[in-house]
Amino acid sequence: MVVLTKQAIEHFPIVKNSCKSPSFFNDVPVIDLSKPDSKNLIVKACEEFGFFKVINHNVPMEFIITLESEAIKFFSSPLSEKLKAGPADPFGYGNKKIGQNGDIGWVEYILLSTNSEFNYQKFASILGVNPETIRAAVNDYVSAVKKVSCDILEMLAEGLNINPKNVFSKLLMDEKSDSVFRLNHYPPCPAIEEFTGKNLIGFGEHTDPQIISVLRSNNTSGLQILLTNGHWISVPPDPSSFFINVGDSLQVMTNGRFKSVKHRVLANSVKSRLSMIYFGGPPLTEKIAPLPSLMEGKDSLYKEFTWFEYKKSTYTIRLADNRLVLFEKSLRRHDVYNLNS
Ligand SMILES: C=C1C[C@]23C[C@@]1(O)CC[C@H]2[C@@]12CC[C@H](O)[C@@](C)(C(=O)O1)[C@H]2[C@@H]3C(=O)O
Ligand SMILES: O=C(O)CCC(=O)C(=O)O
Ligand SMILES: [Fe+2]
Repeated sequence: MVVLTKQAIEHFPIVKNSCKSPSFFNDVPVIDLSKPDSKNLIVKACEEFGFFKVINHNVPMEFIITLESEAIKFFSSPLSEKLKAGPADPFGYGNKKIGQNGDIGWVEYILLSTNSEFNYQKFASILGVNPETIRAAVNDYVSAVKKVSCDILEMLAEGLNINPKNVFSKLLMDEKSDSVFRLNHYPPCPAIEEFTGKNLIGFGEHTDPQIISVLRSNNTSGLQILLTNGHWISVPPDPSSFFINVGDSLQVMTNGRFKSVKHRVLANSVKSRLSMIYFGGPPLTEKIAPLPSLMEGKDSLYKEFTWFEYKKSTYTIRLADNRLVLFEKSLRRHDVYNLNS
C-alpha cells in the first residue's frame, strides 16, 4: 500500500471540488463528563450537530495505549500475514474494500463483533503473542468505552426528561447487544497530491447505523463532518478525548430530533491515522421506534422495523446511500430512487 502509480490512484475516490486545506471545526461542542449539568449540553449538541467531543471520560490512558500499540504492530506486519486474518465478511481484516457493495477507501481495518467470540488466535499468531493478550487489550478498552457510551446515553435521557434513564443504555448493556468494534488504519498517501492535488478518500461519507459511536484517534487529522449548511469541516484530532456520533437508530428513537451525522475520513499525505471506534447497537430483535415520550402528539416519521431488518438493509446498499430514507413513512418508491441515485 506504499508505492502508488498514477494509474493505481485513479481507481480511488477523491474529494471533488475540494480545496487542499479544509477548514477546521474549532467549535466542536466539548462535554465534560465530570460535570452533572452537562446533560443539557449533550442534548443541544445532538440536536445541532449529532456530534461532540467528551473530556474527563475516566477511560484509563493505559487501555488506550496498550490497544493502540497492538494495533500498530498488527498493521505494520507484512500484508501477506495480515491477509490471513481476512477477508472481512464483515468481520476480520479488510484492506481498501469497505462492505460488500463495491466501496473502496485508502484504509485497512479490523472489524469485530463485541458479543460473539472472535478469532483472536489469527491476530495473535500474526503478532506472535498469546491470544489472551489481544483479547484482554480489546476487552479492557471496549468495556471502558461501552461504559462511557452508557453514561452519555443516561445523561441524554435525563436531559430529555425521559424515565427511566436507562431507556437507551439498557440496549447496549443487554447481553445480546449487537455492537461492533473497529480499528482503522489510514496509511499516508504522498502520491495523491503529486498526481492530482486533491484529497483522497480514506473512508467515504456515511452515517453510522447504530445508536451511538465512540471514536478515538491518534493525533492525525482526517475526520470530517457535514454541517447542516452543506459544508464539510475537519475535526481537529485529540488523542486524549473521545468523539461521539449520533447513529441512525438514535435519530429514529428521538423521532428525528437528533440527527445522525454524516461523516468521512480523508487520507493524509504525510502521517498515518489510526482510529478505534465502538459502535453501540441494540439486540437484533429490538424494535427501533420513536420513544412515546418524545412524540409530543406527533406521528412517527418512521415505519416500524427491528434492528435486524435495518442492519440487513444497510448491508445491501452502498456506504453513502441514505439508509434511513427507506424506513421513512412519507416517501414513495420513486423518491427513494431519486435520493439514492
Ligand atoms: C458499505 C458498508 C460498510 C458498512 C456496511 C455497509 O454496507 C454500509 C454501512 C457501513 C458501516 C458504516 C459504520 C461502521 O463502520 C460499519 C461497521 C457499520 O455498521 O456500517 C460499516 C459497515 C462495514 O464496514 O461492515
Ligand atoms: O476512522 C475514522 O476516523 C472514522 C471511520 C468511520 O466513520 C467508521 O468506521 O464508521
Ligand atoms: Fe462512521
